[in-house]
This record gives sequence, structure tokens and C-alpha cells, in this order.
Amino acid sequence: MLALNSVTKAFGGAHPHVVLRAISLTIQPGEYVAIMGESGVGKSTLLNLIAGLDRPDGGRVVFDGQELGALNDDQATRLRRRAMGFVFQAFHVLPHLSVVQNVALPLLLNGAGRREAQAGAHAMLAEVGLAGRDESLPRELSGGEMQRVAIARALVHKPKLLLADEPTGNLDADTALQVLRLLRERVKASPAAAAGLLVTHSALAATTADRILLLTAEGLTPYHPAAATPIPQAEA
Ligand SMILES: Nc1ncnc2c1ncn2[C@@H]1O[C@H](COP(=O)(O)OP(=O)(O)OP(=O)(O)O)[C@@H](O)[C@H]1O
Repeated sequence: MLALNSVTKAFGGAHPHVVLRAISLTIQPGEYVAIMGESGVGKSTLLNLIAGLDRPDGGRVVFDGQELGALNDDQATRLRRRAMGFVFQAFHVLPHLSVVQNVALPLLLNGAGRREAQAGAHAMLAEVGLAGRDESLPRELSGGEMQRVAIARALVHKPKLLLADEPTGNLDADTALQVLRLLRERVKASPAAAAGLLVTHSALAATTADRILLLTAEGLTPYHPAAATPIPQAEA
């Protein structure tokens, strides 16, 4: 599904600041993986490389059988649009569009007709517990509801990889827990064995993943948060 092979990334010209050093990572279809790490260690840089938004200085990123470094910008954009979904801390929901219009966008961008996109968005909203809120505007929603919209939008086109960057950073603890459960549940319920990658500071959030990796200046290593209590899974 996703393989990073000895990926290196540095910023700056004459005195480059090496952010990622020989990072290797494999995510299998259906897996849900969390990456933790201190602020500034390079988590967003890593996500940008995986999303094909930036290129590594060394090593390879292979997603869905394609080496991202071999794609031009248009090809990378098309691949990202078709096969990836994104959830961010700041929701990134378009304020002037209704909830259903927001969620229909990825389907429209991937070539669906208006009616098909509306129907797909409507069904996806029901899956994230927002049936009946289709015509609401984002400003009428709570933070947790807004993130549900973002999750619906990230998954409506059935991407192969969901990338979530600190998705609960703006939510209170109870709402965060509900959103984390929903994220895991929807990734696991997705067809085509979609995989998920969750980037977070929170050990508690990370325990919703199948496995946790810690990013440090030395690289990526398996992490076992001994002090954290595993989050109980939602009832089936
Ligand atoms: N475009 C850029 N140009 C120069 N330096 C950059 C660029 N992008 C990131 N960096 C630097 O790379 C390092 C890692 O940044 P990054 O945003 O990936 O960290 P992070 O782990 O996601 O941090 P946070 O948890 O605070 O979001 C930082 O020192 C940052 O200043």
C-alpha cells in the first residue's frame, strides 16, 4: 500500500537542516498506524512526502505501486485526489458550502455527476452520524460535528489511504475520543482495505491505531506507551 525506503529530507541552501534521515516505513492494506513525535521533529514534512506534496532529497516513496518521485505535479495531484483522503486539525471545511456540498466535493473532483455526488455524500454523512444535517452550514455545527464532516469528506471517494494530521487537536477530550473512534471505525469499514495514518502528539489518540511509531531525530521506531490506558473500542 505505502512504502517509504530510506527517505531523507532537508531544508535550506548552504547550511541544510536535515529533518528526516533514512526513514523507512511500510503500511499494509487495512492497517491503521499512528506516528507520534515532538513538535518540529518532521511529522508534517513526512505527511507532505507521503501525499506527494513535496519530494524527498533521497530515498523512495511508493504508494499504490507508483513511485511518487516519478510523477509530475499533475499526476501527483490526480493520484492524491483519487486515492487519498485528508483530515486536519483545523477541519478545512468550506464555510459557504452546505455540509452535503462539502462532502460531495471529492466525488465531483473525481468526475462524478452532481446527482451521484449528492447521493454519495448523503450516504457518507449518515455513516458518520450526521444524517439530517445535509443542508446545515458549517457555522451551525459544533467542532466535533465539523470534524465528522471532514471525515466524511476524506472518505467519501473511497480512498486507499487516509492521512489524519492531529485531527482532534481542536476538540475537547470527550469529543476527541468519539472522533478517534469514528476515524478508526470508518477506516476499518472502508472497502478495498483502506489504510490510515494518524499523526498526533497524543499517546491516548495513538492507542486507537493498530501500531504506534515514534519519530525522533534518529528515525522512526516502534513505540509502546506503557503509561497510556488503551481506549476502549466502540461497541459493534
Ligand atoms: N518549507 C520549509 N522550509 C524550511 N524549513 C521547513 C519547511 N517545512 C518544515 N521545515 C522545518 O522542518 C522541521 C520539521 O517541521 P514539521 O512541520 O515537519 O514538524 P512537525 O513535527 O510536524 O511539527 P508540529 O508537531 O509542531 O506540527 C522544522 O524545523 C521546520 O522549521
